[in-house]
Amino acid sequence: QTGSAPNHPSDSEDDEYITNVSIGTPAQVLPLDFDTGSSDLWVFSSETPSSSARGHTIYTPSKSSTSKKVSGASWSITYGDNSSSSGDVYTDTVTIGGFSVTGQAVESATKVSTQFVQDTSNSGLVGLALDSGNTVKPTKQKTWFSNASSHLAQPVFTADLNHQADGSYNFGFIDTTLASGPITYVPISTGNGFWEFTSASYAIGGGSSKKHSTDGIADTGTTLLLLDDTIVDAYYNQVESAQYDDSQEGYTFDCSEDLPSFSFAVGSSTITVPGSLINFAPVDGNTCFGGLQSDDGIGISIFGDVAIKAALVVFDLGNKRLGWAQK
Ligand SMILES: CC(C)C[C@H](NC(=O)C[C@H](O)[C@H](CC1CCCCC1)NC(=O)CC[C@H](O)[C@H](Cc1ccccc1)NC(=O)OC(C)(C)C)C(=O)O
Repeated sequence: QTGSAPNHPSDSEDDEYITNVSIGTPAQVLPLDFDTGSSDLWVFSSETPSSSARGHTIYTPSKSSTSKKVSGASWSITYGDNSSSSGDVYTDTVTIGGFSVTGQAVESATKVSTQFVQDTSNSGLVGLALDSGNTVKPTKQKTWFSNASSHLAQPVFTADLNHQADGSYNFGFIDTTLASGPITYVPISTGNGFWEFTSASYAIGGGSSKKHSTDGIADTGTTLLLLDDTIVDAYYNQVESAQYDDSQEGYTFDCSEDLPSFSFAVGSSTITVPGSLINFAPVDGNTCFGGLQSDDGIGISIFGDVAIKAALVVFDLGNKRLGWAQK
């Protein structure tokens, strides 16, 4: 069995990628942000204060004949950008791309932070990181993919994200026609609960490859490519008008610049992010914000959407490995 669901950018900047998900019986369809950087499936619901839920599609468990409350269960999550949400837990049937999981933990938000209230492009998240990151207490819940994997043709899913265009999340199969190059696999380390791997080198534009070990995660829920300062500084040294803009908290440059590409090693191959994807978005007038920024020394780097857009990424739970293929 397999599943295939389209995704689309949430806005003109590709800030997030949204996929419609069916929850309950009869189906309640919510636009959700698939996040390989966290492990909770949570939604705006009939339990979210109506002032906070305005503009969002909500899940109403009482209208679903297959919903069940998980008594005594609660959840609370804070993300890297300091947004947060919390609430209680139901189980219900959750269908993604035609594949249904029964008894999926659906975390209902009784509180959401301002950022979620204002971001009406999504009505919640589908966490697709490893089960260990789930925040439900007293009993951790499994992700949708974890529950699905034993019934899928293969215990894998792929992310195909595109700049200002539709893409797909495929479950149980790998559509290699989505890629232009071969898939190179690297092992993941599972200790932190992420799809975490090591990249041994990088190159800027047509430059020589520089040895630099990057410990990073493949994260569809992070917009940008966030790497060590040494790499980021070296990149923007090649961009004539680039400067670090304190107010924007990142490197900006003249929008008309022809940015160099950025390549990172995946095993013995490399993935090249075209300069056009690093010219991320205008901030004002003729100044643009970079899609490659610092990981702020948080101890881990993040291969977010700017990197994933350049590739077909295979999340292979069965073999505990990550596959990258140039697109
Ligand atoms: C709780 C843990 C188990 C897991 C947890 N994981 C993460 O924080 C990473 C995870 O991928 C989270 C998931 C995101 C949380 C906020 C909503 C959207 C999803 N990523 C994050 O926390 C990283 C935040 C994103 O990068 C934001 C997303 C965004 C975009 C537009 C508007 C609002 C928010 N982009 C964003 O800020 O883009 C700019 C810089 C261009 C404005 C952690 O590491 O703490």
